[in-house]
Amino acid sequence: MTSPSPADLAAASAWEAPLASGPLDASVEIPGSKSLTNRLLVLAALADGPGVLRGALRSRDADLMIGALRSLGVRIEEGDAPSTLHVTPGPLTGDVDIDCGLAGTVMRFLPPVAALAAGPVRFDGDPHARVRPMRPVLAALAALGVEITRTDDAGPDDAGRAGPPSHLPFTVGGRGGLRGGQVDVDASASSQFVSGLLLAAARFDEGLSLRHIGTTLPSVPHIEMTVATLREVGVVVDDSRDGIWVVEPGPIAARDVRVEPDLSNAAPFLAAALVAGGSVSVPGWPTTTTQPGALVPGLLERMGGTASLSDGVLTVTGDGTIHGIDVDLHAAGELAPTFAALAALADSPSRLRGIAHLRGHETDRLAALATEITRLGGQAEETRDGLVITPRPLHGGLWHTYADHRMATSGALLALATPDVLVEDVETTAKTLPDFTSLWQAIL
Ligand SMILES: O=C(O)C1=C[C@@H](OP(=O)(O)O)[C@@H](O)[C@H](O)C1
Ligand SMILES: C=C(OP(=O)(O)O)C(=O)O
Repeated sequence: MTSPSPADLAAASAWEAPLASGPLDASVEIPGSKSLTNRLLVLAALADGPGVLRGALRSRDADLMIGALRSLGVRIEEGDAPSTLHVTPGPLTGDVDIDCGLAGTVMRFLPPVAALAAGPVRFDGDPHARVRPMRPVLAALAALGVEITRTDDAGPDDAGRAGPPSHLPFTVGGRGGLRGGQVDVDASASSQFVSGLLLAAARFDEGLSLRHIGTTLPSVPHIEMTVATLREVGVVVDDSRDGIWVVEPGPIAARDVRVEPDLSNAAPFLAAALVAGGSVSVPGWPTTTTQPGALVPGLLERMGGTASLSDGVLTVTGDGTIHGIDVDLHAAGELAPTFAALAALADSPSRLRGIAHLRGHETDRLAALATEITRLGGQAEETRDGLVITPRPLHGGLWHTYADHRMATSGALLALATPDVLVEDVETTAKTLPDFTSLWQAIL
């Protein structure tokens, strides 16, 4: 008997993604925003007293943040529900290990916090995390006087190069405080380099004046989210000059806050209304938000759906037609996998632009989307900064996910209109949405 090949094994354990049997009429409650939960956890951990998060996300990324902050000496306890978190700050302890998993928010937001800890803080993560860009935030900390050391041999990007490492793993030499001051950061590969430094900056003796020196800046709404959450806890931030943020030193106020639903996680559910026809509603949709997912209703309308917001419920309706789109997603790159899947099912070609930085996300998302759409019979080509997708009839097959939660949800979206699609490692959705498959099944 021959033993099964790795491909056979992957297919055998893959999820048989459901085909839509007719128009939808569904409402889905989306758990808390990953980006807000992890920012609010960091700010609560650095605050001047105990605080509470309500409606917080509980997923792998959020739990990695909780675990990391606990190991740094912060008390975090569940209240009446797992999504209610009581956070009691304490002196930040050193000589600890932090597992970042594959969470960009953990690996980029916590090194500046670690600089405030009383001793070394060792960072590592998943194999896929070890190729995600880190150097700009570490170089900024080094320029501010923090000792950053590599904890393994130099990777290919660092061979023969002086200075801080480009990737995990590394150690931040916490000294119990940081003077702060002025620093230049090239954030063209990720807005999280800016957000991470700003989140801890009020706790630096002199605050921080941060200047972005790259040619492009992705995910600006996420930086605006950082500035907004800082202001909500009483931190003074001047963002009046393009590409420059000045954070005054001062206390971070403890708060009792409610976290908005994750609008980027809502995207594939709302998009399902265009694929299957019918309506999908998401309650708790904020009237104003800094989440880039706020763009989802307008983009779905451009592709042929209708969207309405009434009493905090966002409803998207489709009739099964999907038009191609030419869109710059520089500000909202995390939406690209959902829109790439929709584009593969559209009635005309699409172009997704401004998303070169997706090559440094959970996986190289441009390569992954082009490869997997092509594998199912579609046509998708990488450009310098995005994808060109030309719809073709799709067929079933194994959709690979590359440890990327949004690849998994995009596979599910394509499968609604394509029989026999198997999504490999659908459990990877636990990064931000552990109940994905049951929530998905429930809208059908
Ligand atoms: O700050 C944040 O919470 C995020 C910023 C963005 O990162 P990039 O700027 O690296 O795209 C986004 O894609 C990510 O999902 C979450
Ligand atoms: C890019 C993403 O995640 P991360 O926070 O790990 O960067 C994402 O969720 O699409």
